[in-house]
Amino acid sequence: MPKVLVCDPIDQAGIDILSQVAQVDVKTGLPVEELVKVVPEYDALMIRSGTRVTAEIIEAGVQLKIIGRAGVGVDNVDVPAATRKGIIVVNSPEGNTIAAAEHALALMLSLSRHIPDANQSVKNGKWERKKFVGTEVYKKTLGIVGLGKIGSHVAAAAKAMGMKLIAFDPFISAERADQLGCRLVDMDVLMQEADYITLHIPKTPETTNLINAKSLAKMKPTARIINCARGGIIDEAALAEALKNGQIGGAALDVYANEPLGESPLTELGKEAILTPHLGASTTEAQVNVAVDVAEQIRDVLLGLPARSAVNIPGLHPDALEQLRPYLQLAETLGNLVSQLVGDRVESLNIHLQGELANNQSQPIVIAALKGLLSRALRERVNYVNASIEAQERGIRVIETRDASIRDYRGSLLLQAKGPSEEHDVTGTLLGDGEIRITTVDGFPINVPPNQHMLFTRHRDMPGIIGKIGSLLGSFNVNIASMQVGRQIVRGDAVMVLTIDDPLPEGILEEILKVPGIRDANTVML
Ligand SMILES: NC(=O)C1=CN([C@@H]2O[C@H](COP(=O)(O)OP(=O)(O)OC[C@H]3O[C@@H](n4cnc5c(N)ncnc54)[C@H](O)[C@@H]3O)[C@@H](O)[C@H]2O)C=CC1
Ligand SMILES: O=C(O)CCC(=O)C(=O)O
Repeated sequence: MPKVLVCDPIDQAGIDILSQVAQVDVKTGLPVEELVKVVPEYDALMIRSGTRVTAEIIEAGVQLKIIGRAGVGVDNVDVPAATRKGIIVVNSPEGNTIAAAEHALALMLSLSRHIPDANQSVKNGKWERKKFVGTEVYKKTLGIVGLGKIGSHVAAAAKAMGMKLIAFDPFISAERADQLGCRLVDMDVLMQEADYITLHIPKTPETTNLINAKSLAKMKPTARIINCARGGIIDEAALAEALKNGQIGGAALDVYANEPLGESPLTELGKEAILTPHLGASTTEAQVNVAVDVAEQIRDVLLGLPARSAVNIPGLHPDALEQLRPYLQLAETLGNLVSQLVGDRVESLNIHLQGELANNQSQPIVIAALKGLLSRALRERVNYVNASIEAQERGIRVIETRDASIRDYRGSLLLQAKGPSEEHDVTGTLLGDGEIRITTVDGFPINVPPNQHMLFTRHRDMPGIIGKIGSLLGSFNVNIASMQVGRQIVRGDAVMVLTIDDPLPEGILEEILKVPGIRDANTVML
């Protein structure tokens, strides 16, 4: 039974799902050195933001197949290290959207009405109504940085509260912003015009310290900033300074460059700063959502099924994936087949998507073909996560073309592989019931289902040759399941494809090559 290690507190609903297929150990708060020690025995890790999955942990995870992040941000996982090792990283892109958006709104209103300090004051026995006079958000300008899932929800709610909306997001169209009632502006304008600024962007090299002393200086002295996205997007020292000097009106933070926050100039500030301990996703609903979402994906991957929200393999809508899955199997089979025909190292692979397949997203098909191509060399080490990197590192040139006008079949895939001394091509398609058919080999038409053991020959089309091969196989006690010849002209060049019940015994290939008229022979195992 596979083993899953849950490293952070996860809702029981997730653990129940994992327990259907795996032994689940919950060990929260393990230091890195402990994790490195225990990780070798686990097939999957499930984490929240509390655990940092470093390259060292990934290297030690010799059995790891999947790392599940019960949340959105995967910045606490060394994704490139996982990708390199073929480990799938999944997250829950939407499970906590509402929770994070509502927390940002709660922080905005708390800042406006000094709720945390007013609450503390009453609990201290005071009645300080004058001290806590607030401001309204109605008709104020909210500047949203990042109009993705959370930013959009914040926009809708803020609009309902009568706020004017401006946004900075270079990857969002003006039409989308318009739909949300937002005016797209550049970052400088947003910093200058907004009364409230809320951040909803990922932490990337580009967004690290996006809000710094220089940009804070552009804000109105009354303006307030909220960060419910990621620590490190705001330069905390510069922010503390701006708040201390009254250069800006206030700040509310849920996330920090280092978590837990510990000693920081931010903790010394008064009511102008509100700090929460990374609570954006901490609602009962969101915790069930993310735990179920990620646990289901871990369960599926452990059962050999694809994950719907893998961050390091091409993202496909589950419906699209369902539709494409038989073609992925086709691509993988053809990749494996053509690499065995080339025999040697493959230097280049041309992938032609034909017919209706040409209208599909090609990236998963290309990856599946590469996975098949490399499986001869890398066996189970190659998967959908690392196939592209492995191909790149081996210097395989990948060319992708598409032609929707080829209508021999509804959709077909042609792979042409070139090695230092040989080049071969194969075409395949799917029948109505989803069964794979190999329809050409080296340009010769055939119609053969792939089989575990196959023999391919190139020969001169002449009387007696098929009989000779049949007898030869019989003399080696090899049972032929099917035999087909593909030719373009009578008595010209031809291919023969045999499916056989057992692997070919040693020495038989040499005998086949001695048969007059046989030019080449390859065994293939699929
Ligand atoms: N505090 C918490 O507990 C939580 C925090 N988060 C964080 O919130 C952030 C946003 O999450 P989602 O809205 O789900 O992500 P999303 O991917 O739906 O949206 C992010 C948006 O940021 C934009 N963006 C990327 N780079 C940008 C840049 N340099 N400048 C401006 N815009 C840029 C993208 O175009 C996208 O529209 C993430 O960092 C996530 O980790 C998410 C959930 C809970
Ligand atoms: O796991 C958590 O509570 C944090 C959630 C979060 O930051 C995220 O989903 O990106």
